[in-house]
Amino acid sequence: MPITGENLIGAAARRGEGESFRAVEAATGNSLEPAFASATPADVERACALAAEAFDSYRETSLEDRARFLEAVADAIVAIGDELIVRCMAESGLPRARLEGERGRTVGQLKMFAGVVRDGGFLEARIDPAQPERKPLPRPDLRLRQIAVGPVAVFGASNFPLAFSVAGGDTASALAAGCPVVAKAHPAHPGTSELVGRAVQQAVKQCGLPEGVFSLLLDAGIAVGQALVADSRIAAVGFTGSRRGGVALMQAAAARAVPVPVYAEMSSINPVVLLPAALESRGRDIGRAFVGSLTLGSGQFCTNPGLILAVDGPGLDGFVEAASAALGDIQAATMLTPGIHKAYCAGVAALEANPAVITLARGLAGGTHQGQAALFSTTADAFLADHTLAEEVFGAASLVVRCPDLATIRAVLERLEGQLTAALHLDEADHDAARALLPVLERRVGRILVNGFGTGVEVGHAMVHGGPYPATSDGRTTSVGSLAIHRFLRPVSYQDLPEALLPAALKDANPLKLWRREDGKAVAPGA
Ligand SMILES: NC(=O)C1=CN([C@@H]2O[C@H](COP(=O)(O)OP(=O)(O)OC[C@H]3O[C@@H](n4cnc5c(N)ncnc54)[C@H](O)[C@@H]3O)[C@@H](O)[C@H]2O)C=CC1
Ligand SMILES: O=C(O)CCC(=O)C(=O)O
Repeated sequence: MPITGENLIGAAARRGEGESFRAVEAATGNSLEPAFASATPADVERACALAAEAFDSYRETSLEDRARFLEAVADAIVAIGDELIVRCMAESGLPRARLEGERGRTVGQLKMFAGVVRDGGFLEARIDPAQPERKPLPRPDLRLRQIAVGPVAVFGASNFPLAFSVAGGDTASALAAGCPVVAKAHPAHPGTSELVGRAVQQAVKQCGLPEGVFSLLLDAGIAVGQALVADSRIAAVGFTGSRRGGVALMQAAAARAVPVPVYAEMSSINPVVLLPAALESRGRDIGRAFVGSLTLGSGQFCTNPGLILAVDGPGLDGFVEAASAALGDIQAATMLTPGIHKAYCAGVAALEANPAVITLARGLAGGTHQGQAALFSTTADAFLADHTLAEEVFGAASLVVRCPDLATIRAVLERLEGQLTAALHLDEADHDAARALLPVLERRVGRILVNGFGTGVEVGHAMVHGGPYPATSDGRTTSVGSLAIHRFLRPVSYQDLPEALLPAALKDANPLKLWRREDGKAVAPGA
């Protein structure tokens, strides 16, 4: 499939008339062919108009048709073949095995949402039958279902160019909910974005859906994203990226005449608590495993373990020694973009220059665009006194905070901003200590895990990949897993509608064979 550098607007491919830009080969900094042309305000207008036009018919597609569409998108992505992986490797600097795995995750995610759609449980059908004889007042017939919110703008992430990008989790969950998607390509991987965008476009056509179900817009800068979020037809926004970018989009959406929700996944340092018995029995093993998680993908994961908390003592010394030794052997790895590499170097330099911070270890030095892993330590007093030490350094850098006791670990956790994940390393003898920390962690994070690290998010039904601000803009939800569909749904009640006018999900005969809540009780189809 040739990459043309065009915007995909509904069924059309149009060369934008905005600023021209090229993808950059992450490993060398060289420009790649072809030139991409930024969309214009007229392109944004056209994509949003088509999405709005498609909305009513797309959201009422049958569950089976919508599920098949999601599967067709998955198949079309696979059908691109190796060209997708090769282009993505060049644009992102990520290795083949990682990207092949990420493609599998992307396709699996689309198929999981196909299953969610077929199941129909997301419609949350509820029926409170009329009680005409009720005294003192009769009860009306009330029925509820969830409907799609409207066209969704999706901003692809630089660090997951497939699974969190054009046809990633935000797009899959929005399409599953019944929302058309206008995607804004990340400028770091426009070629990858176009290839995937064309696969979605092809699936829309193949399934006979209205063309406005999907569009893809390009931009060298931020104007297209700003215009998209400001457009009155966009009903919600999905974003993964920097705190600055996410907050800017939240502000743009809030400033609209009709504000809309922005589901932004932003910064997180993902505290890891090493409890005393575990440290004593296997501190060195944990240290080595930690370095594996820290340096995965050059540390460019929002779930990266950026903060280690433990009580000072020989157990922690063992962890630090083993982690430092393992880190010292880590090869520097190409980072996603020169900008992200520069930001990483600046974050590491700031920690190195901080008089309260000790540099424990550095990975092997690398080339111009490669991130050199780093491990630092500080005291709990210093950490609590300097809020900059709790800021995300995006890349393979982490800070060990030596605490005098468990109460101080708790105090540090209490002071942290919202996080995506927290990990506890514990043995059975640590259960009481862990139990005391759980309420704090529940308030601070979206996912609590034991004897592991948060990198590598499982895509499933019980996953929460979210967390209180600033991990995300709205900690009540998730961007990974089937629950993500609820970001793009809204409940509607139907009072006293004649059977003929009721949506299929709520008709007496239950033609969709849904589990429904009738008078508050779960009722199986056919019961
Ligand atoms: N926590 C996380 O999951 C991630 C964090 N990052 C952080 O973000 C930094 C920059 O990485 P990027 O991926 O380029 O993130 P970014 O936030 O700068 O850009 C993400 C997307 O949002 C758009 N955007 C950014 N600011 C905008 C604005 N004011 N108005 C409209 N659109 C806007 C960009 O064009 C891009 O499409 C990294 O160095 C890292 O610190 C990046 C990726 C993931
Ligand atoms: O760890 C993962 O698998 C996903 C991480 C993530 O969501 C991100 O880095 O943006």
